[in-house]
Amino acid sequence: MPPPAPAATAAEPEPEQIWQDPTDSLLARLRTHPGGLDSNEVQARLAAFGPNDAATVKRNPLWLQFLARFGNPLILILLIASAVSAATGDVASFVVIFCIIMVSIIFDFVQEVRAQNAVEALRQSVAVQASTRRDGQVVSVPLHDLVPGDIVELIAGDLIPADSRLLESRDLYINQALLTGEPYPVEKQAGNHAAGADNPAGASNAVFAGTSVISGTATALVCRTGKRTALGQLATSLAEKPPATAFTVGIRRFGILIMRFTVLMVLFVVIVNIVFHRPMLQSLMFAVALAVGLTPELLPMIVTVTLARSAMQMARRKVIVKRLAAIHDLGAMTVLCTDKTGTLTEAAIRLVRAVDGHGADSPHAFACAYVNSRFESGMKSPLDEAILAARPFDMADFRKVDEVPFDFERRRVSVLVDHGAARRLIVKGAAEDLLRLSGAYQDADGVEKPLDAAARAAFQATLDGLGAQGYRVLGIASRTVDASHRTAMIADESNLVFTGFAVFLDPPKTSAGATIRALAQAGVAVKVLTGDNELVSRHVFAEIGVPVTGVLTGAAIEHLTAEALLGQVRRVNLFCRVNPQQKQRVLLALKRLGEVVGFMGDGINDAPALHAADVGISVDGAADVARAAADLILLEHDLSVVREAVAAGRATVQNVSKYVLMGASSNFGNMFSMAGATLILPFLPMLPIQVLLNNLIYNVSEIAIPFDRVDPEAVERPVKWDIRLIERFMLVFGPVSSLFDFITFGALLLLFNAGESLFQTGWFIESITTQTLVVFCIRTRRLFFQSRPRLFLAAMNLGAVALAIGLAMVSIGKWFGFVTPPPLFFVFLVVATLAYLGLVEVTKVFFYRFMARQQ
Ligand SMILES: Nc1ncnc2c1ncn2[C@@H]1O[C@H](COP(=O)(O)OP(=O)(O)OP(=O)(O)O)[C@@H](O)[C@H]1O
Ligand SMILES: [Mg+2]
Repeated sequence: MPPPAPAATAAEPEPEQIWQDPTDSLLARLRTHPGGLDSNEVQARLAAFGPNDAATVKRNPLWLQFLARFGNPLILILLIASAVSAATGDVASFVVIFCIIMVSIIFDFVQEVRAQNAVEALRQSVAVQASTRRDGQVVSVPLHDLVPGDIVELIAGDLIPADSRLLESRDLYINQALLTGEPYPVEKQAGNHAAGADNPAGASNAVFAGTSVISGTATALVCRTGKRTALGQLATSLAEKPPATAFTVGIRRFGILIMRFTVLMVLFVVIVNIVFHRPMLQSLMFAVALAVGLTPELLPMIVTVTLARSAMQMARRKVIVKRLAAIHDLGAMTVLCTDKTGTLTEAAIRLVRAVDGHGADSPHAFACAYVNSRFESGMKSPLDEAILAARPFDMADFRKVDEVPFDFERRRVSVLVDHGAARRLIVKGAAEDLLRLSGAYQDADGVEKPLDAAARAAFQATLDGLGAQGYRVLGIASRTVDASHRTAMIADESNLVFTGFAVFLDPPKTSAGATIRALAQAGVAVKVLTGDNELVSRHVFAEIGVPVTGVLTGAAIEHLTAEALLGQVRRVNLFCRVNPQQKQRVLLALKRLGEVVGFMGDGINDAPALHAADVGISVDGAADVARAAADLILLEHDLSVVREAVAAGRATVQNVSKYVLMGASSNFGNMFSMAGATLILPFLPMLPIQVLLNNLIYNVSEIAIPFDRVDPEAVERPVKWDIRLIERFMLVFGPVSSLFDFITFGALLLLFNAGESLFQTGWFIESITTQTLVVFCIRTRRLFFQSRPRLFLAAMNLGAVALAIGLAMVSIGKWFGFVTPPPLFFVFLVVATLAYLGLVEVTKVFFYRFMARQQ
């Protein structure tokens, strides 16, 4: 069949063409028009260009992922070894080994793929969407489904989905901090002439992936998607992978630790066998089988499945996990930083009054506030919505000329309007700043007077009084400008005439106080980082019954050196009037102090902090930039949801560490004994095939661990991945397990006069029994009978023991070289196992009392 003709899809334009070519020729080159593409064409382009995703690597098709598992060096050695044994005529053993390999690979593969798919589905459910014109209609599609030639509509708060050329724009301001580091919004305008196109993000008629709309609206033509965007270039060159978290590093270190032992042990076995002139092939196979038995090859799968399962559970409790490893960070979190609105308050904001500087009701102040809110084209804040909802106001006489959009550095927004013959700039924003910028004031009747020291003091007192009563306040001011003045600028926001205050009420969330105390009890300190002022924030703290342990304002932070800030952040729990960069600074300082820091926020201003946090938490209704930066999305904006998620995160990590501790103790001990046994015995302590079978049964029994119950005290404090603890655990419990193995050896040889087959059978049974049953001790720090395991876990492990014994009793067992042991052996088995578990329990008590102290 000939390959499909590539002619159907267009070529992506070169970067410069995005801003230099006239729009018409760009549209023609991309074979599109302002009405958008049709769905067939979109499918074709998706196939040709790939998904619009700058960061993530394309996943291989399933069959390739499956085949890749055979590239695992251990599997390879094993396959070769079994092929060699087939070549020497031992076909039966070749077949059995091959089957075992297949079963474990398929099992591992299916589990992992299922987990990944489930998590992907969750992630999709909260994916950021873009408004796109397709088949002549505006539809919402996930960002990664956009293709070159798509037409997107942009509004304030949107993330720019791809490098695009503006077709239309109105008062469009873009935050390009991610590309240029510039925190202030940049104005962009549709047009054929690109100003400032000398740096990648400079072009004034193009917008770039990774930046976001601060205010205004636009229609844009998607030109370059995915890795070919300016951001994609950065992403591929700078950060191939997300930075490793403590958890992934810990898991990797554990793998390396085990690997070292494996190599040593395999070398040891091979050398011993060479020295004693044992059959080469069998010894080699045995060594390989040992290596397989020791390798925690299921670890990645167990980790993924445990985390995925936890993600599904959290989804039921209204928390969507976007980044799986964040679950661990959540469990380890020691400080949670959060914004105020919606977390400590109900976010049900109501305008209660509009007053002049002296606190008297002022219809004039309300009118100004209303006009400002109606005309500003940024993302309407809840404050704007409260003003517009307060009462109707006739805007017929007003016409908008221009605006200076809101940003979190200035904390104000200005609109330039014509009212009758007069042209005025109306400013609304942080009240104390507007007072500072004003030189005169209007009283309630609109009469202008100079703002002298006495008036200033009186106004400040009004403001403080309102704040102390818990009202949120915006200042309103204005000034007349000349009719020739056609664009508004930041510089115009001076010499203002102060008009009054808009007074809002946002009732505190009464439940927040209890949740914060509960979090503190659980080892998570809560700190509030807000753009609002100190008095209002203090009032909220008082209302919810949480003491303020220290306050820092944005202005104070500005004057602190990095070191001085480090000294303060632990004590302070209220940061007010902080801008987005300061939020981020506080977060980074906490991280430098070794805290695991979470950040919860929903605004454009929270995005930098969400990026910097170990766990970024946002809510479903948040600005796109915030949702895109977050690791977790709450479907319900409430701290108590976070508290539950923290507990779930801790339980998850505890379950992963159960698996690791199992591997580090009994599994390790068994393999260790096996190596030792080769020294004393004239034959192999277990046939290679039996070692593999042993490993398979053990691994299958382990899959119940992610589903296990966790003791309440194990999730009381933050749970950190502690590799030193694991190392110590291994050195203590490995030998305990080996001790019993050697007792078994002795019993088999001396008591039962075992020959080769009986010895191997007996030890196979003992090894499975001790290796699996010890999970009941290791899964808890309590005495084993004080903590009830999940039924599934008990069933899987008891089932494994039954299977091992059953195999030795039935005729199929002969395939694996088993013989039926004498009845007395089972008496010994019961006694030895009980003694072993008893010793583990005693050792456990001592271990956790004396050796597990965290430094
Ligand atoms: N729509 C608006 N118009 C004018 N000024 C505004 C507007 N929204 C916010 N501001 C000013 O900017 C300040 C910071 O904004 P905001 O309170 O939303 O910050 P924040 O850090 O998100 O606060 P929070 O912690 O309450 O979510 C406000 O206190 C106010 O002074
Ligand atoms: Mg906010």
